[in-house]
Amino acid sequence: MAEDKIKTNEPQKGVEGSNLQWAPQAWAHLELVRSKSPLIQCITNFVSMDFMANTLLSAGASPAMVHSVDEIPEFTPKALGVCINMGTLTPDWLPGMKLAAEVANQCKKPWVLDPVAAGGTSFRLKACLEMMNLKPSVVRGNGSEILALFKGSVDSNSKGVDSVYCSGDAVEAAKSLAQQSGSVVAVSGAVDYITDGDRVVCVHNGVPMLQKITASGCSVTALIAAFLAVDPSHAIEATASALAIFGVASEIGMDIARGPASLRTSLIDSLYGLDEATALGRVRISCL
Ligand SMILES: Nc1ncnc2c1ncn2[C@@H]1O[C@H](COP(=O)(O)OP(=O)(O)O)[C@@H](O)[C@H]1O
Ligand SMILES: Cc1ncsc1CCOP(=O)(O)O
Ligand SMILES: [Mg+2]
Repeated sequence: MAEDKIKTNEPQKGVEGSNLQWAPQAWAHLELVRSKSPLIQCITNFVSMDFMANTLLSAGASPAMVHSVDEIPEFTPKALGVCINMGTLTPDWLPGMKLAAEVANQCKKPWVLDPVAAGGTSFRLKACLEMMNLKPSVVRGNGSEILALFKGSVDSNSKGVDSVYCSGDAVEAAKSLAQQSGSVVAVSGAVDYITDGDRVVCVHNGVPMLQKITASGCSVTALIAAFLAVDPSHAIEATASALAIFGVASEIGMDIARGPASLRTSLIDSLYGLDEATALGRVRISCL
């Protein structure tokens, strides 16, 4: 059973030692998603809907884009995980986002927040901070987004959805944000950092060209929701596994890609076809 392979021991330090535990765990999480096919409710921006749904499907999960307040009380309890993304936020979407988070909390289902461009405008920052108050299981953002949530201020240098900081610049902010909020915080970038405010786990998979595919961050956040849905009591581990598996799929996809458009396609194919030996050989996770 894939559940048996999910370890809860404290990780060892260093990439090599940690991989002895983390790579099989990442594979086990993917196997669980494939076998359980969790229903993942996504409330997400218009840019990301297609790539996000296809990422979830290729991993074995079952995506549904449902954002109406008229449906959430009936639909959200059926989902095993919820992904809430602030990417093309307008005031009329916010009540549905809040309601879905509240229903997920009542049903003890994990939900994941993607605070797209949190520091871009005061409207967006306020909305993202209100969502943080509803206690997501995990918040995943790029360096700029995590720094904006931590500081609680708009960034005058903001480039909108793209980060102007490296993920490493936001590690201390991520730790403090995790301690303050009680959520696991993931900062993505060349290295992904995942923290509960105490432990920091680093994922070294991925390719730089992911930054040239819109909604790659949105899609990996939804993948985190799927991995969390099958292992809700190990948020750090499930988050690291999702980021690593997505990164591995991008690395394999990159071998045949001719640019961002074909990488998008080959990543989806690689995620769908990923096998155990390849996953075990490629996952690179360490601890700070
Ligand atoms: N320079 C890089 N090298 C490898 N992987 C990267 C790099 N930059 C981003 N990624 C990966 O791309 C995905 C999206 O991350 P990121 O670009 O930080 O998010 P966003 O699109 O929300 O800004 C993540 O899986 C991350 O690991
Ligand atoms: C371009 C854009 N504009 C609003 S949401 C969005 C997609 C952002 O996707 P990601 O954060 O994954 O790069
Ligand atoms: Mg993003």
